[in-house]
Amino acid sequence: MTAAHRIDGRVVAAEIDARTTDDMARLTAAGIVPTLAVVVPTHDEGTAWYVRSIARAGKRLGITCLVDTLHGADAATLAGHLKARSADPAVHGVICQTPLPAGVTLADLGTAIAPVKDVDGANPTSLGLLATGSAEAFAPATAQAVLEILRHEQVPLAGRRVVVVGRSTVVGKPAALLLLAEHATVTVCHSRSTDLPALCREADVLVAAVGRPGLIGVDHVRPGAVVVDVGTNPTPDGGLAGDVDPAVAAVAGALTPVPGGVGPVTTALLHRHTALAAARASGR
Ligand SMILES: Nc1nc(=O)c2c([nH]1)NC[C@@H]1CN(c3ccc(C(=O)N[C@@H](CCC(=O)O)C(=O)O)cc3)C=[N+]21
Repeated sequence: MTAAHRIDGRVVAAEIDARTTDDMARLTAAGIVPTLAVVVPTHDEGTAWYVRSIARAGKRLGITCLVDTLHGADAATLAGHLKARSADPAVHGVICQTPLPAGVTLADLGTAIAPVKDVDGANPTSLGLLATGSAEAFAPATAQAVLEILRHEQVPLAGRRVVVVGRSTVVGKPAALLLLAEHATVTVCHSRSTDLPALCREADVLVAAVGRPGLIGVDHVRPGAVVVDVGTNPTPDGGLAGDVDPAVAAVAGALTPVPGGVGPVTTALLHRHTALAAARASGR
């Protein structure tokens, strides 16, 4: 059995960054400094990894990142803070990191982010616009990263079977909507799905977005399938593990690694969205 093609997310991210850099030249010439507010409401290792890469990439691209740490704040405090950042004309993008504190739901907070600054698609209005196929809304960066990777790898989607494992509002649901817009036949599975391995084996393209290390094993993958691993699960030794068992590389046709797959593309898209939001706000 030949090993799966290893899809390099860093290459995809570099291409997205190149487009952002082009936009940045235009914006900085006009005196605009694209600015992203990152609200961090809990202490979580996966989030900490992400916030570090956001800050690092922002520095490289010239996008200002304001990191607001509000660990354990209640829903009213968080909503008030997101509203204040949304109302600030110097801020072009606002993201609230998940997981949220116990008892706080995305429904409590999403509407606090102005849709034009909703660069990670958290406002229900953004998800609704996505469902109607509007180009106005920003999709959650992680969900869009799945699509950008498949586009970069020239994986055909029209008419093909795509199985998304995971139904979260930040990844599974929006990824399914984006894949439907590409004319894929989309099945969304989750923890209550009966015979998950059999459902997954129907996939030409398998998207794993559950948050459980190694959940997707060799018995879930049809030989030759393209597997996109969205999982970023912290490991005890300080590393990251995907939702896909690395042994799947022996069966899949192509596979995104963790780290170095979806993660860097997510970061690149968040900044791309921020630059686009800044451009739209200034009419440039
Ligand atoms: N509202 C919200 N949206 C998110 O998209 C979101 C979130 N909350 N909460 C936390 C998780 C986690 N997450 C990661 C994204 C990229 C990397 C990433 O870039 N990882 C690199 C390694 C990072 C490094 O080298 O420091 C990699 O996979 O290669 C990791 C984790 C997004 N999340």
